[in-house]
Formats: sequence, C-alpha cells, structure tokens
Amino acid sequence: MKRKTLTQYLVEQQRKKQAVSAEVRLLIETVSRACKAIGHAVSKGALGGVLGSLESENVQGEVQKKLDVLSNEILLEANEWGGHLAAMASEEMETIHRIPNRYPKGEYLLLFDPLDGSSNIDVNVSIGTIFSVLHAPQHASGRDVDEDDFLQPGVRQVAAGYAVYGPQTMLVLTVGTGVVGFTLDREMGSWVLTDDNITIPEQTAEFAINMSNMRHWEAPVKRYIDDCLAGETGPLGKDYNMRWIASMVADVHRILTRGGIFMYPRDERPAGKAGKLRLMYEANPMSFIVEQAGGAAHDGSRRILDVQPTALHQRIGVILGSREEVERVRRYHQEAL
Ligand SMILES: O=P(O)(O)OC[C@H]1O[C@](O)(COP(=O)(O)O)[C@@H](O)[C@@H]1O
Ligand SMILES: [Mg+2]
Ligand SMILES: [Mg+2]
Repeated sequence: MKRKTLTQYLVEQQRKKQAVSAEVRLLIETVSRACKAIGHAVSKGALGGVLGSLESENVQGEVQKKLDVLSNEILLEANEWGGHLAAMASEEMETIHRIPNRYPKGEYLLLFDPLDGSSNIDVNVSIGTIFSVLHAPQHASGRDVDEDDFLQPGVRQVAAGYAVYGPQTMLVLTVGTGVVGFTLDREMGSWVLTDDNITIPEQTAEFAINMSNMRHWEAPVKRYIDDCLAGETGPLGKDYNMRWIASMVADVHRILTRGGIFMYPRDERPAGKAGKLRLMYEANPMSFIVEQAGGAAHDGSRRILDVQPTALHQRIGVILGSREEVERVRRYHQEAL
C-alpha cells in the first residue's frame, strides 16, 4: 500500500485544490513538528521529569502543570522563526505573543491550547494539543497586530487541528475541505494519512458530559440527559451509553470516530463564566473540525462558529457532535425560552 504523508497531503491541498497557501502548508508542518516533540515529552512521563504541577497559575487562575508550560514553549519556539506568522495566542499566556523583530513576519495568526486535558497528564490518560489558524489583518499604517486582531469569529478559520497523545499519536486536521487523520509512524518520524475522510454519524446513542455538574445545569440540558437516561422506554426510545474522558481532544476524537454528543454546557453557577471551555483555543477549532466532518456545534442557542469573540480568553458553553442529537439539544433550548 502506498502511504501518503502529511507533507504530500498538504502539497496536494495547495497545488491541486488550492485550499491552502504555501505559508499555511508550511505553518501546519511546523505545528505538526512541535506536536511530535510534545508527544515525545508526554511519552517519557516520569522518566523525563515532565509530570506534576508548578507553583504558577495561568491567566485563567488554573494551576499550571509542567507539561502545560513545556508544550507552550515548544509551540512558541517552533513557530517563531518560520516567517509565516504575525503573532500567536495561547491558553497559557495572558496576552498575545508577537513575532520578535529579529525574525521575518507572516500574514497569519496561530492560536493554541498547548496541552488539553491537563488533569489527565499524571494519570497516563490521553491528552492533546489543539490549534487554530486565522488571517492576520493587514494594517494600512503598518502597525503590528494587537489582541483585537485575534477576535475573529470561528467561520474565518483558515485551518484547525488537534494532536491526540494516546495509545497512538494522531493528528486530525481540516483546511476547510473535510477532515483527515494522520498517525505518527514513530520509526520513520512521519505523519501517515490513515483516515482520508472522517465523517461523524448523524445519529448516536452515546453522550459525554461531566455528570457531577448536574445540579448546576440549565433545564434544557437536564431534560436531554434525563431523556437519555430513560433509555428504551423513554421519549428517545433507545438505550444510551456514557463516556467522559475529561480531555476534550480524546472525547472529540471518539465522536469523530464512532459518533456521539459532547457537552460542556454553560451552567447556573454565578461565577460570571459562560462555561468552562475556551472559545478561541478549544470551541472554535473543534467546532470547525466537527462541522467539516458533517456534525454540528452550538452553545445552546448560537452556532459556535458565528460567535463574535469579545475577549481572547472568553469561555463558552459547548454542545457538539452527531448532527441529529446536537439539533435536538438546540430544540430543547428553544422550547425552554
Ligand atoms: O475536569 P472537568 O471539569 O470534567 O473538565 C474537563 C474538560 O476540561 C479540559 O481539560 C480543559 O482543558 P485544559 O486541560 O486545556 O484546561 C477539557 O479538555 C475537558 O473537556
Ligand atoms: Mg483544553
Ligand atoms: Mg490546556
């Protein structure tokens, strides 16, 4: 069997389909190299001294794990000098990181959640990296990009993807022409195309939600989960299975593989947060991938990709996955108005 690598796939997307520019192709290759390095560090675990927490907190007030910081550094360093970016933004950094003047600058913005699923690092459960690429607005004055330039709705993403560091290390990618998956061949050091058209089944009988938050949920979410739990004799007429890995990458990867619905909804806790997950680093890239795979994603009322961001670290409720089930939850929200 002839194997297609990430490089070959991207060259095809550039030359035959004109789906990516040469800069985006090279940028994705750089991100994928960084993911290889992160995956390597992850796999060393205690032997590499990468487990455990630091004393520091990130901008979200969350205790940083050593791997959160290391992964962030790997991505920053790998992407700084390539010449494809104007600036980067990360879940782990308070503000944006402009490309230093000593390096050439490009016309794109890169956003990432360097290490997703932090609570799973020390227990050897799948974790990942999520990224998103946007155009950098060109300012007539020639001034550098600023934080506001990142506040673009998810529909404007040029590319998005994630790496999952699990039993296999995989890279899942969209450049707006469907979703493809690559598996890392560790001996060769290359990403090999193993899924050339990932599609999410429209129906599902599997839901993913953190049930310990049940008492905080809004009524439509509670109604949906009650219906799932009622099983065959309930209103949905079938028995449902439940999974919750607590790494969004791993939960979304399962949904891309065999269908399902993932929910981290906004809830009624009065902390002024619109949910746990972050719009720019998690919800947008994952929603782009899920829609490109035939699924749907909303926050209860709005299509996530249409949301106009107002802050870099903004949070949002997330309901995504198999189209029919995601639409049902949207309907429950509408009926509750
Ligand atoms: O521990 P909880 O509340 O179930 O949250 C799990 C969710 O939090 C996250 O770990 C948040 O991401 P980070 O690890 O990047 O902060 C998601 O991956 C996951 O879906
Ligand atoms: Mg995350
Ligand atoms: Mg993270």
